Amino acid sequence: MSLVVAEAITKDYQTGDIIIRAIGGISFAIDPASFVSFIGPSGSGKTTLLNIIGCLDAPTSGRLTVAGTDVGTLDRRQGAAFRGANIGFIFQDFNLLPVLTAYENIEYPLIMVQKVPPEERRRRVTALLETVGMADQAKKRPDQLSGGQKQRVAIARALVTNPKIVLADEPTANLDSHTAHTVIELMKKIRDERRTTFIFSTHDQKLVDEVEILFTLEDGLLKNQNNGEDKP
Ligand SMILES: Nc1ncnc2c1ncn2[C@@H]1O[C@H](COP(=O)(O)OP(=O)(O)OP(=O)(O)O)[C@@H](O)[C@H]1O
Repeated sequence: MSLVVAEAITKDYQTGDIIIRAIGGISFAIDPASFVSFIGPSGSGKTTLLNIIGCLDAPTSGRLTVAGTDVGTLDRRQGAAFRGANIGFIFQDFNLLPVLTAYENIEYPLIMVQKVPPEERRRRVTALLETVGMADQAKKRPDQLSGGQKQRVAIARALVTNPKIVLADEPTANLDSHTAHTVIELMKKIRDERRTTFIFSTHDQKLVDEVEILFTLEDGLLKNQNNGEDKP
């Protein structure tokens, strides 16, 4: 069964009297353990779509099913709970809390979102610090870490709630090419080990080269679909 199923999704933004159709009625499905990216020019709707898949925003029409739940039927509170249980987020500027250490940043969702008991928190955070190769940097704050190290912490934070899906908007945009490559390899390894689905939006050719499914957006419409077999 597909993990994400979008059926004829549209998204309109209204600014004053003007309505902008950001997503123009698109359908797609994403399977578990996929490594997928939406690409397309600036303004083509990538971020809008990621926000919809992440249940941060609702489509104007159409239906979105995530992990078997028709997310359009959830109210705000249910949507937040669903997000906390099923979806992790990675951002291009890392979005770590500056006053917390790497360890505390990773632990944060377990306290704020899932209310996990202390011993289980310690177990999960320690294991993830190992997974992302940051065990020896656990006590450092974000301003003491490099860009690649910050993104490793952000990846661990996205995974600590054991989400089925990790959404990442331009996760390699602020990384040099060697670091970007290492971070992409790390996410692939995690996908292989944990069967987490990674869904990206990117302009970065390095990431485009590594994903297995590409969805190309143009003016809010899906232009073509490429399952990787004839990817350039
Ligand atoms: N909150 C908003 N209010 C009004 N219009 C918006 C809003 N957010 C996005 N849009 C418009 O919707 C369209 C799609 O924007 P979106 O940010 O999804 O594109 P994108 O492909 O992610 O672009 P980029 O690559 O530049 O980040 C654009 O025309 C944009 O101006």
